[in-house]
Amino acid sequence: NRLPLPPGPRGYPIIGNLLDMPSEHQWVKYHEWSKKYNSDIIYLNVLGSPIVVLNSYKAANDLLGVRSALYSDRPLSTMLNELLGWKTLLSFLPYGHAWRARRRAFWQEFNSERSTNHRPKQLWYSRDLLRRLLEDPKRFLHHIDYTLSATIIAIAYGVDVQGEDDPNVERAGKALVNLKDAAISGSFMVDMLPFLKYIPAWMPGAGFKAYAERARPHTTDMREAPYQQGCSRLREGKGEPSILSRSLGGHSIDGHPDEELIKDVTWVAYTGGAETSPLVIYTFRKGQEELDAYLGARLPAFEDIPHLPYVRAIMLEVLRWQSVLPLGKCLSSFLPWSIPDDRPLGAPHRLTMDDEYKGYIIPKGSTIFVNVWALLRDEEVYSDPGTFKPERFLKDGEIDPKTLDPIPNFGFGRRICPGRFFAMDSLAISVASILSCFDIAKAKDARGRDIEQDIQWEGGFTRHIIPFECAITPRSAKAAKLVRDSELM
Ligand code: HEM
Repeated sequence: NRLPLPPGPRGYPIIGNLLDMPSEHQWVKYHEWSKKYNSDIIYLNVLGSPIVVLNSYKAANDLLGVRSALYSDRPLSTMLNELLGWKTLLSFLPYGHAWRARRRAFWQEFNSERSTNHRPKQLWYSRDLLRRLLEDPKRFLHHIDYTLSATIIAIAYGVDVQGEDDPNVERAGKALVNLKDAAISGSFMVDMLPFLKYIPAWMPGAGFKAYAERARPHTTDMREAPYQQGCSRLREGKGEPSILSRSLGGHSIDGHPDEELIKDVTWVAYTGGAETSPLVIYTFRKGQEELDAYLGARLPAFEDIPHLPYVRAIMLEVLRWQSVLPLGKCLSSFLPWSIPDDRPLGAPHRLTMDDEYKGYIIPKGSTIFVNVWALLRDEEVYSDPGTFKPERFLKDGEIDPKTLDPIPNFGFGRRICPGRFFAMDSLAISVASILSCFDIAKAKDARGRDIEQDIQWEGGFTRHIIPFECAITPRSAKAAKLVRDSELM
C-alpha cells in the first residue's frame, strides 16, 4: 500500500505545480493552510526537489528531534561547498565522520558549562563597546559588528584585534559577503544543475566560475590567516589561552595531526560568532528601571543576569520577534523568478531515507524546513505577535515558564545550534550593559522632530538589518563617567 504524500498548500500534494507557490508572506500562508487542512506538514515539489515544511513544534520535535538520525544531513550547495570553499564548515558539512569530529570539538568549547569560560572576554569587550558608543554613538551598528568579531577572534585564536581597520575583521567581512550571496540556494544556476561546474570558465553562462575564482581566496584567507597568526603568537610564547591553544592538547603546533580539524573548529566559531549575534543586539529596548534598582551605580556583570528578569525577557522577545537565520529565500529561490519575501525559516535538514509521519510518506532526499517565522508569530501562542513586548515572557515580575520559549530559533535535533549558550551570554551582557548606561531613542531631524523609520531587513545566509539612524546618549553624566572609568581588565 503506497502511503499518500502530505498535502500541499491547497490541500493536495503539489508536484511541479509552481503556480501554487503563494507570492508573499508564504510562511504565514503555509501555516494557515496547515491549520485549514489539519496537517502540520506541507509538501512542495519545486523543480523536482521535494521540500517539506513543518508547521508545528510537535512535527519538528518528532522528526528532527526524536528521529534525528534520519534528519541530520544537510542539503549540499555546489556553489557554496565546492566552488567557494566552505565545504568543511561545520554548518554545511553533510552528516558523517567529519561532521561528528568537528561538532564534538566545538561542543567541548561551547557546551553550557564550558561556555562560561569565555565570559571574562565577553565582559571585557562589552565594556569596550560601551566606550565606543560613548565616543561615537552614530556608528553604533559598526561598533556592535566590530566588538562581536573582536570577541570571537580573541576567544578562538588568542589574537587581539588591531583597532578599527583590523585585517582579520576585514577579511571576515569579505568572505561573509560571498557566503551571503551563495547561501541563497538558486542564486546560482549551478546549484540547480550541478553538472555545470564542469563547463570551462570561458563559456557563455559560466559567470559563476569567474565569481567563484574571485571569491574563493577570501574564504581561504578567513580560515587560514587568523589561524597562522594565532600559531605565530604561540610559537613566540605570547599566545593567550584560546580555542586554538587548548585544541593543541600538548602537541607541537607544527605538524599537528589534527591541524585541519582545529582550523575548521576555530573558523566556524569565528563565522558563527561574527555573523549571528550582532543581528539580535540591534533590536533591544528598555529595562533600565530594573537595572537601576538592582545595580545602583555600577556596571552589570554576568552574576547579575539571573536577577534581571526584565532583561532576560527582552532577550527572549528579541529572539522571538526577529529570527536571524536563515532566509525564506532559500526556498523561494528554487523558482526561476524571485519572490519578494525575506521571512526566515530554520536551517534546512535533509532526509536520508523514506520516512512516514501520521500516515503520510516523506520521500528520501526531501529538504526539511521548520516554519520558524510563522511559529514564533502564531497569534494563538503569542498575542499581538507583531509587537515587541518583553512583558509576554513575564508573570508577577519573574520569567513565566508557561510562555513558550523562542528556542526554535536555534534549530532542532542533532544539528541544533551548538553556539547557543555563548550567543545568549553575549546577548545578555551586551543588552544589560548598554541599557544600564545609555538611552536609546529615535533620531531627530534638524528641527528636533523624531525621524520615523521603517526597520528593514535584507537577506542572505543570515538576515541583516538595513542601517538606520538612532540616538544613543549616556543616561546621565554619572553613567558616562562609569563607562569612562570602567576598568578594561
Ligand atoms: C542569536 C544567535 C544565534 C542564532 C539565532 C543561531 C541559530 C542557529 C540555527 C537555527 C542553526 C541551525 C540549526 C539546525 O540545523 O537545526 C545554527 C547552527 C549553528 N550555529 Fe548558531 N546561532 C546563533 C549564534 C551562534 C554562535 C555565536 C555560534 C558560534 C560561536 C554559532 C555556531 C553555530 C554552528 C557551528 C552551527 C552548525 C551546527 C551543525 O550544523 O551541526 N551560532 N545556529
